[in-house]
Amino acid sequence: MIDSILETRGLTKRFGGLVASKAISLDLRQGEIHALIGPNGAGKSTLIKQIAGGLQPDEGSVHFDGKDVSKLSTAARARLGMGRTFQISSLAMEYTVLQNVVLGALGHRGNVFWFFNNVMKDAELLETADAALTKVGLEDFRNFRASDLSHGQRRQLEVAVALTLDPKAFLMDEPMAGLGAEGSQQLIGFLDTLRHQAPILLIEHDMDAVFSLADRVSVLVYGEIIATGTVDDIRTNSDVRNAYLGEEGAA
Ligand SMILES: Nc1ncnc2c1ncn2[C@@H]1O[C@H](COP(=O)(O)OP(=O)(O)OP(=O)(O)O)[C@@H](O)[C@H]1O
Repeated sequence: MIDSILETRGLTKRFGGLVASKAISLDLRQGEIHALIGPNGAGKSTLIKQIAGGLQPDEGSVHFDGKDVSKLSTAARARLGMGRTFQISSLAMEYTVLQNVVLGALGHRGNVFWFFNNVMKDAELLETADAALTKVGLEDFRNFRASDLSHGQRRQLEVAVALTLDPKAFLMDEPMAGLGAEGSQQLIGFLDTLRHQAPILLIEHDMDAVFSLADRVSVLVYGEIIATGTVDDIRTNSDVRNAYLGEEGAA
């Protein structure tokens, strides 16, 4: 039996007459990066919102770690281990790297009535935060302000914040966006190792990143998955090339 941490079954979402998700069934398996690609407006964000809990499907269900989570809130899904990253605005830019992670860990405890100064003396919280920073390779930057980090390092910091929730899987929405060539290469290397900590469902337009990272790729076109397979399967699939990749994927 295939060991899937996340599974969608027949997810369908309509906006008036537009069917943004058409009976989408996909899964995320332990240890893998499963990339979701498709042209603008194909329905990638709509799908990830339904998985994360921000949008209710009209039909279908979402299963996570063996449970039907379809009716749970975003916060409840996060507590079960669904780690969503790269909402960059969630970082407090004027705070240090360490403070950002402590705030994330505090959210995990569900206690929002702490005074910040006290929090920064809490040994258990600091230990959790330091462990997360070490895992993402930012331990030497703990006293830097978030605003002083490069774009790529901010993404690593987002992952560190997510790690304080002990995620069993990551949902990532365009992590490469806005990174230069060097930043992209660094983040590719980072995600490559992160998959062993928790598998990643990756929405990404950067085909170099997708083709170098993904164990499997699903292609979404007009709300429908037209193919799922390995990078080689997808590159050579004539339907995919006609609908999306064109000559770009043939390189
Ligand atoms: N709240 C909404 N109300 C009405 N239509 C919507 C809503 N959200 C998305 N859509 C429509 O659903 C379709 C899918 O949009 P979605 O943002 O999921 O695509 P996407 O693949 O993420 O696109 P992009 O790559 O540009 O981010 C689009 O036609 C979009 O206009």
